[in-house]
Amino acid sequence: MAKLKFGNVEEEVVTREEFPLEKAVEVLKDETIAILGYGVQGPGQALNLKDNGFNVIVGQRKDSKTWEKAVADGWVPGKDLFELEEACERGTILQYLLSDAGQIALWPTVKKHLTAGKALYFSHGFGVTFNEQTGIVPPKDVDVILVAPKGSGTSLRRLFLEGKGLNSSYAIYQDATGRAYERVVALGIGVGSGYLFQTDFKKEVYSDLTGERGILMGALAGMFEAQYQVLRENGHSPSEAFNETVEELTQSLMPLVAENGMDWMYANCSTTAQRGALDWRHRFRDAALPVFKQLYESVSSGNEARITIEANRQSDYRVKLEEELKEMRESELWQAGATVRQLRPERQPQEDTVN
Ligand SMILES: NC(=O)C1=CN([C@@H]2O[C@H](COP(=O)(O)OP(=O)(O)OC[C@H]3O[C@@H](n4cnc5c(N)ncnc54)[C@H](O)[C@@H]3O)[C@@H](O)[C@H]2O)C=CC1
Ligand SMILES: CC(=O)[C@](C)(O)C(=O)O
Ligand SMILES: [Mg+2]
Ligand SMILES: [Mg+2]
Repeated sequence: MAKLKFGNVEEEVVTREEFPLEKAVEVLKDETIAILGYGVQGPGQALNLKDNGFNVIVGQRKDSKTWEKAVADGWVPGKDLFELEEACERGTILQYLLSDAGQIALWPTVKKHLTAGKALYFSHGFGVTFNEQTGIVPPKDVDVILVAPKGSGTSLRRLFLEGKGLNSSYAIYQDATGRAYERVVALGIGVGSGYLFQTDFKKEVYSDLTGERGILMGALAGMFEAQYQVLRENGHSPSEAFNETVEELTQSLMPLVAENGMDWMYANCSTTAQRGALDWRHRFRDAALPVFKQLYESVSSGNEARITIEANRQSDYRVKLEEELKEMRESELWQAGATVRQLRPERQPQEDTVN
């Protein structure tokens, strides 16, 4: 494993250089990898593994939209696409990629087919960490491993097709065969990770739930709404308020942060912006800190897991979700966004060229 410095802290990471794809294929050549669930992570991981030369089958409920999606993606019923239970039976590595709540419902079936020496793979530490609530307690004679891509399954596939990769964390919860390490790393490389950093199931789920409720999704949406509201209350037009809140961030400034870090983005802005942002940064951090502390507490106490499981259990979960997303979509902020996006030069209809 390569030792790399992250600030002053040294961590061990697995890179593709030391664990190339050929080695990964060799390690798993006698395995059948069963991807259970074909939602968001399922397709990304299954297609990347297949294109990378692994033996992959997909398990999905028949007569569902995602079964049809799997067929449309080239999986063939009876050949490499099966009902969930049949895939559990055929697979030697079961990649449990149902929604975290769906995993609770299917657990008795999966458990039945976890015979000695198989591996149970997760992309989230949720089911195992919160097992008092989920009931997911794997048998002792199977490997229990995790590869969690740090991004959407959609990005995992897109980046793979562009010849790039997403970073993933990996963890071993149980090593029954002595092969858990080589299995998990081979799978991590196989699903298209750039590099793999080590964690454990609990740390993975605590950090992931904090991140998505925090800056990645929850805090991001909340901060957008707050700034947009203040600009609007002070008489700024929707397009001005949207441009100064979202469009400039996603189109101009975040790509600079992604490329070379925050200081580099700052260095490429005006001296006026630099002075103000360097001052206000402290106030925003101080205002947000107590909320982030509450959030972490709500995650680590199991409260967030409870809320999630309870919400997902409702039969009208999808209907209610769609209502909430519709409300967001139809808010003035995001309606303004729809118009602003249409006006991006690359989305404008091409003018007819005159000879
Ligand atoms: N969405 C993402 O990009 C990411 C997801 N993850 C993790 O990956 C795992 C899979 O997540 P997603 O792909 O988002 O899942 P999802 O919500 O898209 O659902 C996946 C599949 O579960 C099936 N399903 C749901 N309930 C079921 C039930 N009761 N019985 C049978 N099938 C059922 C659905 O038909 C669907 O095919 C989760 O552990 C999640 O936390 C990790 C990183 C990112
Ligand atoms: C995409 C991802 O990694 C998230 C936000 O944590 C998730 O979808 O659960
Ligand atoms: Mg998550
Ligand atoms: Mg995540």
